[in-house]
Amino acid sequence: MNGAGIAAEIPLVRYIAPLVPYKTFRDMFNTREYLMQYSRRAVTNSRKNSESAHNIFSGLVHESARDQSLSDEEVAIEAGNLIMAGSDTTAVTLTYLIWAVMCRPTLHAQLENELASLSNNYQETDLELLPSLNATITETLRLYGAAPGSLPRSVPEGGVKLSGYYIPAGITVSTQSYSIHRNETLFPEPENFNPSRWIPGNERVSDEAKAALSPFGAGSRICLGIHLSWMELRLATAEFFRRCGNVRLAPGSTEESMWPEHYFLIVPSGHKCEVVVDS
Ligand code: HEM
Repeated sequence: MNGAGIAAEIPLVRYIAPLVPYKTFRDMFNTREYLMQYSRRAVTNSRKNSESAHNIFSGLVHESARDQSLSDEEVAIEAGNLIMAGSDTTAVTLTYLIWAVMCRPTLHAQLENELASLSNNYQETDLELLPSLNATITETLRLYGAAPGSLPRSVPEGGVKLSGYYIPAGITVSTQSYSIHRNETLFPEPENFNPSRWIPGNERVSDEAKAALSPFGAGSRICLGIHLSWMELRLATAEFFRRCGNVRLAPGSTEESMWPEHYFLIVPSGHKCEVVVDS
């Protein structure tokens, strides 16, 4: 686990780290500042290219310059949120999906066959109807959702009773999908990547398990990008397996290289999933 991963699980560390007289240790817990440097650069670049780029971010930069509603630092913070929340999350999930499918030839063939049945001008609504595609994405989100760590919440005024325990107002409570998604009462053989458990009509996933599945968090602060992200995951998966029939996993892409490291977002320990294109 990297510093950001530890600090996400034990927030107190963030306050203690700056007091420790070792630079390497302090740097480990200073990832926010590192991201902010990157974000400030993104804001500067976006200002330079404001005429040519049309995306959410350039819109934000443009609007904030027009009505001065956000300071430069606030725009940079929003940029950091979008860089991390909006791109790395989907990229990591897709990386794991490709790996998980490609090391399972039967599933790989099943998915390719299903996707080959689409017409060339298919729409998002066609993808929503494909059982294997949607089941494979759901199973990837269960085991390799990009943000499986702690998601803290503050107990509101008046406190709350949870599972018979009273928790006073102001206390931070937290849960995380990593362990919920591996609860074997909810998901039999939890470590087994098995998309068929999500195929409609399959009795192996109870309503309770469906409700517990929370790769995008839950409640009022649930991921804002959930629908966009599902569209991206469907489209990218469909295009990859429709176009790349001649691709196989490189020998270096193994269980070990894909082992998730936790930096609040997860990342394969080898930092990539390598594939080879057969000519
Ligand atoms: C597979 C892709 C993604 C995963 C697994 C994911 C996961 C999450 C999780 C776990 C949270 C915390 C929710 C909570 O505290 O209950 C979150 C929040 C958020 N996500 Fe995503 N996300 C993904 C894609 C995206 C995309 C594509 C965008 C935007 C373009 C996005 C924007 C956000 C934002 C803005 C928040 C903060 C919401 C708030 O605090 O009110 N996410 N996401």
